[in-house]
Order: sequence, then C-alpha cells, then structure tokens
Amino acid sequence: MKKISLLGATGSIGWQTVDILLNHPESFKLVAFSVGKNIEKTREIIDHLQPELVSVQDESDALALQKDYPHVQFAFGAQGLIDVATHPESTVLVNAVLGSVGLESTLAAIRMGKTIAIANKETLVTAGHLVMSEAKKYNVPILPVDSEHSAIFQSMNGENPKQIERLILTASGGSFRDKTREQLKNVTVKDALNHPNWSMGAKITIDSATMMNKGLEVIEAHVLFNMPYEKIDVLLHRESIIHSLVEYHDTSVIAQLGTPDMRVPIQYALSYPDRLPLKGGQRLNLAQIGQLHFKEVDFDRYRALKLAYDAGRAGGTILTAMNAANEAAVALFLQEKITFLQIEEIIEQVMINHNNTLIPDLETILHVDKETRKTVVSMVK
Ligand SMILES: NC(=O)C1=CN([C@@H]2O[C@H](COP(=O)(O)OP(=O)(O)OC[C@H]3O[C@@H](n4cnc5c(N)ncnc54)[C@H](OP(=O)(O)O)[C@@H]3O)[C@@H](O)[C@H]2O)C=CC1
Ligand SMILES: CC(=O)[C@@H](O)[C@H](O)COP(=O)(O)O
Ligand SMILES: [Mn+2]
Repeated sequence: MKKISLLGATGSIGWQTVDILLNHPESFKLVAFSVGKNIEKTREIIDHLQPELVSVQDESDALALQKDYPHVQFAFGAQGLIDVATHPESTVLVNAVLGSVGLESTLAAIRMGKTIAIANKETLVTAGHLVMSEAKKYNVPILPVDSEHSAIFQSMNGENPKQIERLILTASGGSFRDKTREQLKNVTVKDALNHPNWSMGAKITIDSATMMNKGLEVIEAHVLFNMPYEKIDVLLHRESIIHSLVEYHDTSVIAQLGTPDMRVPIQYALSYPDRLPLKGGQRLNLAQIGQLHFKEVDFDRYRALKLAYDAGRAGGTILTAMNAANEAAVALFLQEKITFLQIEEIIEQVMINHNNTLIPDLETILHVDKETRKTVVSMVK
C-alpha cells in the first residue's frame, strides 16, 4: 500500500489521480491533499477518500470546512502546500498543482525523502537544477507524469542512457495548428481552449496553442533526463497517439503509444515499476486509425517554442523569467486583457530585458518570479 500526498487535487490531473486512487484502494491510500478554491470538489474527495489533512488556498475556507469535518486537519496558503507535501505518513507526492507555486513544497517533500510524481512542469522549468540536485542528495526518484516524459521514461527502461542519440517530443500543434500567424491575430479565448486531442486545465491548453507547452516540455526533458538541448527535438504529430520517442545510437527508435488518456502516465508514475489495469481505458486500434501524421516544426510559426529553446540553452534566471512571464501573460489572455499573439510578445520582451544570473539559489528564483509577474502586469496597463 503506497500512501499518497496530492497537490492540486481539484484540477484536471488531480481529479484523474483521485479517480485512480478510488479504483485501486488495494494499492493506494490518500493521506493528504491540497486544492485552490474549489470547495465543492474538496468535499467530494474528503467524503470518498477520508484523508487526514486537507489544505485550501484561503483561511476562510479552511475554517468553514473544519466545522463540517472535525476529524480532518485543515491548513491553508503556501504553508498548507508544504504541510501536505511533507505529511509524515505519505511516501509519494503527486504534484499536480498549477505553476511555479509548486516549487517550495516539492523541495520540502524531497528533503523528507518522498518519491515525487511530477506533473507540475513549471517547477522543473523555473528551478530544475535545484530540484534535481536535492533529489540526488536525498536519493529520491523524480517520476514523470507529463505524457511525453512518461513515454520517454518508458522508452528508456532497461537501456543505457549514454547510448541515446536524441529524444523526440511529439506535439499536437494545439488548437490553432491549422492557422497561419496572420489568422492568429483575432482568435478568441474560447477558440484557444478547444484542444484537438486532450481535455486539460485552461493554462496548459493555452500553452499548447502557443506551443510554449512544448517549450516547457523541452526544458523539462533536459532537466529530467540530463540531455543536452542539441539532442532534444520536437515533431508535430496531430493524433497524439505516439506520446514521444527515443532514438539510440544503433538507429533503433523506441516509442510509447496509446490513446490520449492522462490516467495512463499518472497511474504508471504511481504504480512504477509495476503496471495496473486501467479501468475504462480505451485500447489502441491502429488499424481503425489508419494513418498517423508527422511534420517538422516551423520555429517562425511557433515563436514561443524558439524562445523556450533560447532560455533553456542560456540557463539561469532567464528560465524563471520566461516561465513567470508566460504564467502572467496567459492569465491576462484568459481574462481577455491581451490578445493571443501578445502572450509571446510579452515573453520575448521580458527575456530581452532580463539580466541573467546563472545557477541561482532559491531566494533569487523566488524574487525573479515575483518581480517578473509585476513587470508583466505593468506592461499591459
Ligand atoms: N491537464 C493535463 O492533462 C496535464 C497537465 N500537466 C501539468 O500539470 C499541472 C496541473 O495542470 P492542470 O491539472 O491542467 O491544471 P488545473 O488548472 O486543471 O488544476 C490546477 C490545480 O491547482 C490548484 N491551484 C491553482 N492555483 C493554486 C494556488 N495558487 N495555490 C494552491 N492551489 C492552486 C487548483 O485548485 P482549484 O481548482 O481548487 O482552484 C487545481 O487543483 C500543470 O503544471 C500542467 O502543466 C502536464 C501534463 C498534462
Ligand atoms: C497531455 C499532455 O501531456 C499535454 O502536455 C499535451 O502534451 C498537450 O499537447 P500538445 O502540447 O502536444 O498540444
Ligand atoms: Mn505533455
């Protein structure tokens, strides 16, 4: 029985994690979870999985819930995330919170020796070197949840990493993949949220449309698999059936395939090195699909991907600045305060103005993150 702490339980990844925990009570027990503001779903999770500790974003929600659930312990805010991540009984942290807000709790869980199943890619982008060096120091596995990284992880199983020629991340192209840059000028939030293959949270769906999601994933792959950027490629693949590939120096290419269902990589990270049956999982029928499509990426069309490679190759606080600028700009786009193309314009401007510090410590990263968000807000006033 693995005892689980879960950050971001009410989100797209968090809710699918809850589904897996409900379907495998013989294998997993939820001991602590965090949410933001969705109190209705919070009550549902408490009723079904009876955790010991729950953290919410606002103190007022914690106080109200405490009255209804006197046997559950409640926490709130940034400290609440850390309390959930470091709960003394859990051995695994599933980090499915959104954004760089997940960084400090991840570091705290690593220092408590917990295995980390990570969906929260922004944490790896903003401070990958800190996360990986602490994981090494405390001998803690960092298991990928992101579908591409899970596919790479599975395709590396039993192989010698030194014999890898390159990693190939597949990209659906997002909701505007059939539009020219000219046509992107007038797209709406509603259109952008219509991802062709995956049902995900709003922020990552916009990231898919700008291709910043793939940019974050290139950096995530560099961090998780210690692979130079020259050996990480992106390949457009409309169907999201091949979740990513690894090419070896004997020219062999190993890939992981499946119907697009995030419960597969989430569950694999939880059950690793075993596999569990997936309740309601749709089997892949390649004969029925007939054709799969592949295309090279055009970096002029997808400028955010180019910016992410630039930041990755530079290293240092420019990664934090780029990530924070993206988080802030996507939030403004979702509030309809800026246009779709302004997202990448803002990121580029922030990167041009950034004074880079290589190998930053946590304090510096948190400072750059906070200041960049303020800068982005002031840029659109
Ligand atoms: N969705 C997907 O299929 C995939 C997602 N990922 C990554 O996983 C992470 C989560 O994505 P996704 O599930 O789509 O996101 P969602 O927006 O659906 O969920 C985010 C979760 O984080 C909580 N949350 C948001 N802000 C805060 C905050 N400031 N403090 C505490 N909790 C907060 C939300 O709480 P509440 O809703 O209660 O307010 C919710 O539980 C992201 O890093 C994303 O890139 C990676 C691969 C695939
Ligand atoms: C499901 C998942 O892992 C997402 O990150 C997905 O990759 C988004 O798809 P694209 O970024 O390829 O559009
Ligand atoms: Mn992904």
